[in-house]
Order: sequence, then structure tokens, then C-alpha cells
Amino acid sequence: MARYSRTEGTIALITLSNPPVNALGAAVRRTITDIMHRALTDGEVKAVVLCGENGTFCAGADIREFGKPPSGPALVPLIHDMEASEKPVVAAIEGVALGGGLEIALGCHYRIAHAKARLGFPEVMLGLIPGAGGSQRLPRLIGIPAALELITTGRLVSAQEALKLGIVDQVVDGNTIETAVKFALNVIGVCRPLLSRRLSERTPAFSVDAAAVLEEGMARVKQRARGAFAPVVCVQALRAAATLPYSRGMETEEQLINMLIDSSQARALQYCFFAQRNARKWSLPSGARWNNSKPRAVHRVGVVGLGTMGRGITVSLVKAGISVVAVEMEEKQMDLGMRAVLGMLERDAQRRGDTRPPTHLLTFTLSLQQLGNVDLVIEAVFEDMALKKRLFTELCNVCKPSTLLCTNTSGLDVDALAVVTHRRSLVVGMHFFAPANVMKLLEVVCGPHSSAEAVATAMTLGKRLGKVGVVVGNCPGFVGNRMMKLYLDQAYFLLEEGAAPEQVDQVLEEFGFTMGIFKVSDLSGLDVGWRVRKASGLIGPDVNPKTPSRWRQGCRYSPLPDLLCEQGHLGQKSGRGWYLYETPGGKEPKPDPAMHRFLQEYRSRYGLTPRHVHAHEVIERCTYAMANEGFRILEEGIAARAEDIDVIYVFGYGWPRHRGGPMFHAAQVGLATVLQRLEHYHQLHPDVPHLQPSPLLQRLVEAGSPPVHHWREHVQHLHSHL
Ligand SMILES: CCCCCCCCCCCCC[C@H](O)CC(=O)SCCNC(=O)CCNC(=O)[C@H](O)C(C)(C)COP(=O)(O)OP(=O)(O)OC[C@H]1O[C@@H](n2cnc3c(N)ncnc32)[C@H](O)[C@@H]1OP(=O)(O)O
Repeated sequence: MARYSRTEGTIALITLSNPPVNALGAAVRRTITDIMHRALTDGEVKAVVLCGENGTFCAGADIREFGKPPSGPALVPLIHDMEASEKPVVAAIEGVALGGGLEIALGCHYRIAHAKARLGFPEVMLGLIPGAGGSQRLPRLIGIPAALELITTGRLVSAQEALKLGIVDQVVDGNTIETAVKFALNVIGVCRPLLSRRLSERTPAFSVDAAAVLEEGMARVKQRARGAFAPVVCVQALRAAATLPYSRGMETEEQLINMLIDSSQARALQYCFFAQRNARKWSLPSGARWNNSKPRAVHRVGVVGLGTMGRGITVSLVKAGISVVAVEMEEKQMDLGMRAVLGMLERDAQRRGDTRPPTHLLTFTLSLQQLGNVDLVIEAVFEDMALKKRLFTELCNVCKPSTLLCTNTSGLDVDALAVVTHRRSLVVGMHFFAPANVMKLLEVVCGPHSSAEAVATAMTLGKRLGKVGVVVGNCPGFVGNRMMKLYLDQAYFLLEEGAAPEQVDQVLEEFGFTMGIFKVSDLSGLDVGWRVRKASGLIGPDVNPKTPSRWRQGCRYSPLPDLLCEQGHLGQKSGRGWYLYETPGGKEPKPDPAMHRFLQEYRSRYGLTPRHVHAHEVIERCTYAMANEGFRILEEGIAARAEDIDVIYVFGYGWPRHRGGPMFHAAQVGLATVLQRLEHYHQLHPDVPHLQPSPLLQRLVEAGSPPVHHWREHVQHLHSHL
């Protein structure tokens, strides 16, 4: 938990020891409190050095303890006693000093950091504020504007930036602990009393315009928070630091953290923290798992297709230091793709202050033959199964036998591609999200033949690219797009029933989505879905001409997006979609009076009487339809855990993190309520079978609505696909 030793005769060395990240669980807090007391009262000890074992200072409070009854000593008195001591206390920071870890370091009189250390207050990402004095000490050390930025965003800073800001006193390349011990020996008795080093006793050096900075900060934070409370409360805590004496500021900090600690948003954000980490822990029916499967080394990757996705994937790979052979079939496309990739890399290098983008890692070619020596290929051509099959057959002839063949399809059958190859076990889906160099999500799609080695390699490659990988099973649309289809259907039906696109979007954005569904659709291009619907036989020559327009495959269908596509209204790129744009390619959506007329005519053509659609109906129908499909996905074993589904939605679809994800949201609303509302909507819309509550949801309600991490126990055919 924490060890005590003496060095150089007079220095007490306290080493936090709680692997993997020295989180401050109750037992750790108890041990450091005892050991610190011993050091501060031992007459032979003249100074204390505080460090962490295994190259990590401390990642803060143990997040697993939040939401449980408090136990063990609190951090605030420990930090207070340490700071009040007449013996200098020096923090030797290696690895990370985060949250409560940084709060402890700020209670020390001096801070020495290793050059590779990172420091920060990420509490806001967990729905909290720094609650052990951090919100009061940091602004006293670095001023309101810098503290405001760090605390409201949760951004971590490098040791170098921390030095510039004044958070640390020295940065070292060599042995941090040895340097801190020498430093401690040097300051014994030099700075007596340690008054000027005690941040709580500092007179805040706030500039006269602190009030304006806080006001501006509050406006900015409210605009970005999308309904999340914690960033707003962070500003309130900083306002207390700016306007109140330290002790009153601390009282305010305590009131604010107590208000947040049991909030549903904090629960959701902390759930997301662990869900993201658990997603890495995949397993297959064979018993292969993340921790017993060895990934292949990947040095050189082929990317086939330089459209939007291929370009983003190429940029992502190159930025991770991986050589890429990018193949396009047509010269014109190659030229466009090459210029786009180089432009993105150039802009990225400029942003990072680098003069030269890593273009030496890139080869552009019109010939598949150049893929002979790559370790892995990512196919990113059009969503056309016949084209993909031809390509995979050819890749088998061209690539060395050990090359992994990955498809970036957003929903086509990965197994159908595997079977055309002679290396079925080396085929997996790597489904990136646009723009692929920005979006964090990667669905790794595992077919029935995919080997553990292939899955491990795709997941490891994803991690190198900075992606959050989630292993999913193979079915149309996988997890994300399969649920998205039902979300979109509900949105179209709401328009048919009386809503306007901007009304639906406003409700979804107020709920916290990054962008409303119709804005997203305009951004991605309406033709993307149109092509998928054509390929799946929902529209086009295969449809029996006698089939009613609003009826397909035995259920209600909305032809609204097809009608827009037929008119050339493809979204931003054509200047018109669900919204109107100033020019083709414009980014600013405006409600379109022509769309309102179009919807009116559409409704009267089909005898639909428009009604007022309430905001709660928009949310319920969209989010419960998604969750209901999520339960089916779990039942079929397409996703291993509800958490995986939530990670997919938070990282790939703009679902508000502070609401945890569609499955967690359903649990927070109450599964019995979700079931009852789905039954209600299904009664009103019997022609929408997807609104019928899924059997798993019904069983969970019968079982008393267990918490999310127990849902697996109620799945009848665990791991049918994974
Ligand atoms: C004092 C609490 C008492 C509760 C009563 C409430 C009273 C109110 C008073 C509150 C006092 C507030 C104190 C403080 O202000 C609040 C905090 O400190 S909140 C915590 C802030 N810290 C963080 O958010 C850090 C989170 N961690 C990370 O960012 C990263 O994990 C990392 C440290 C940068 C390391 O990254 P990686 O190397 O990529 O490794 P992983 O992320 O995979 O992590 C490895 C492993 O460690 C687990 N883990 C990481 N951090 C914590 C943590 N803080 N608590 C518990 N567990 C942690 C992570 O889940 C991984 O586990 P694994 O998946 O391997 O099982």
C-alpha cells in the first residue's frame, strides 16, 4: 500500500505501492496517513520525499470506491497535515500525478517531475471536480485562467508544460527519486518557515479581470458541456477559489463534490471509464482471450481504396509510424486521394509544430502487386459485395500467405469475404468511423473462421492507432450500424407523424448528442444509406411494383430519404438534404422551408394527419428502439457485454458520455419503464416489429432489473458469435 524507508540518514522516503497505478483506495490512504504521521513526528527525519512504485506516482482516488459507502481516512486532512509540516515534503513524480495524486503533490512543498511524467485533474471526465483541495490550490499556484482550462477540460500536461505553468519546480531526465532526495537535503532548513511554499496560505495572485475570465469560462463551458454538470461545477469551484479565503473555498469545494459524487452523471461517466477498459478484454468461443493470444507484428500495411475512409485510415496509420502502401485503381482517384492524404498530414504536422510530415512512410500505387510484402491489408473500397469479393480473391494471389486481410465494410458479411480466400482464419473486419483519422472507435468484426491471432492483431493495431477497439460478431451492420438503422427509422417515422428535422435534432442535441441525427445524415451524405438500401433490396428493380411505398419486408418503411436522394438532395455536399446549406459543401445547416412543404405534401399524399410530437417521445422512441435492438444483439452474442455496446455508441456515434450509452441509459431510466414504454409504442405502431420488447429485456425485468454487469447471466446463448 505504501512503504516507509530512511535514506541519507535524515530523509524519510514514502513510496506508494498499489499496482497498477497507485490509486488511493481506503487501505492506501490509511497507510500513507500513518506513515506520514510517523515521518513528520520522528525527530531524526528532517525532510520527506513522496514517490510511487514502478514508475507511477499516483492516478488519484480509486474510482472503484465511488458509489460505495465511504471508508478509511479522507485525503483532505492528510494533505493539510503534510502541507502544514515544518519539514519540507518533496514529491518525486514519475509516470502520472492525476486527480487526488496531483492534489497530494500540490500539498507537498516542492515537486520534481520526470521528463516523461504527465499531470492533471481528469475528475471532470468522471463527473466530478478535484475534491481534495485541487480546485483551491491549483489556481493559487498557476492563476485562474490556466487552472480553469485544465480543470474544466481534464487535459493532462507534460512535465515540460507543468514546469512552464509553475506546477512543478524541476524536470529531470535521470533518476527522479534520487534527484528529489538530493533536492530535499538541499532545502532542509533553507526555507524556514515553509510559509511561501504552502499553497493554501498563498494570497491568490489573481488578475483584476478574474471575474471576467470566470464569466467567459462559464459561458464557454456551458456551450460545450451538452448538458454535463461537472464542467459547470468546476467553474463554480474556481469562482470560490477566486473570491473566498482558502478555508471557505474548501468548504465550497466539499459541498460541490458531495453534490456531484452520487449524481447519475458521475455514475454514467465512471461506468464509461471502466467500460472502455473492459472492451479490451475480449474472448472467443474457442477460449482464446485478449491475455492468451499473441498478435502478429505489423510493420507495413496496405490500404486499398483512397476514398474518404481509405484516406483517413492511411493518415491514421502513418501518424502511428506505420509504413503504408496505398492502392487506388484509377489514376484520377489516386491523384485526388494522394493530395488529400498529404494535405491532412501537412496540416497535422503544422498543428503539432513539426516541419516535416512523415511522408517517407507512404507509397502510392495503382498496382495491387505492390502489396506482396505487407503484413496486413485494409480494404476500403465501395460497399459492393461483388467488388470486395473480387478484390479479396486477388489479394490472396498477391499477398504473402501470412498477410491478414481486413475489410473496412460498415456492415456487409465479413464471412462471405473470408470464404472466397484460402486464408479464412486471417480475415477480420476493421470497421473505422469517418473521419477515420479522428474518430476513436474501431469495431473489430470477428467471423466464424477468424483466428484469435487475427483478432489480437487487429485489436493491437487499433490500440497503436489510438483507437478504442471493440470486438463484435458478424451480422448485417454489426453492432453500431445495426442499432443506428432503428434509430434512423424512428426519426423518419417521427417526421411522417408531424415533426420537423430541426425539431428532432434539437431534442437529441439537448439530450446531449454531439449532433442531431438529421445533421449527421446530411454530413455523411444521404446517398450512403440509399446505396445500402438498394443493395439490400429495399428499393430498386427487385421490389415488387405492387408493394406499397411505405411497406417493406413485412413492416413499416419510410421512403422519405429515398425521395430526397431521387431529387438530388444528398446533404451538405449537394447544398440541400434535411437542411438547406448556403452552397454545396456548406457546413451551416438552416431549416429549409421547402423541406417543410415537402413533408406536408408527403403526409397529405399518404393520408397522414400531422400531430405535435413531444420531446420526450423523440427521446423515448429513438433511444429505447436502439436499446431494444441492443438487447437482441446481446442475446445473439453479437456483442459480448452491454458495456461494449455503450462504448461503441459513446466513441463512434456521439452518444453523450454523461449518459453512459444506450444500454446504461435504459438501466438508469429503469428497465421496467423502458419495457412498458416499448409496449406502449408497439401497440400504437404494430407495423414496427422492432418496437416489440425483446425477450432479453422482458427476462431482465422479470429478474428484478439487475445492474448492467449482471445482464450477461440472463443471456441464454452466451457467445454464440464471439
Ligand atoms: C478518496 C475517495 C473516497 C471516496 C469517498 C468520496 C468522498 C469525496 C471526496 C473525494 C476526494 C476526491 C479526490 C480526487 O479529487 C478525485 C480523484 O482523484 S478521481 C480519479 C482521478 N484520476 C483519474 O481519472 C485517472 C484515471 N486513470 C487514467 O487516466 C489511466 O488509467 C492512467 C492512469 C493514465 C493509466 O493509463 P494506461 O496506462 O493506459 O492504463 P489503463 O487506463 O488501462 O489503467 C490500468 C488499470 O488501472 C485501472 N485504473 C486506472 N486508474 C484508476 C483509478 N484512479 N482508480 C482505480 N483503477 C484505476 C484501470 O481501470 C486499469 O484496470 P484494468 O483494466 O487493468 O483492470
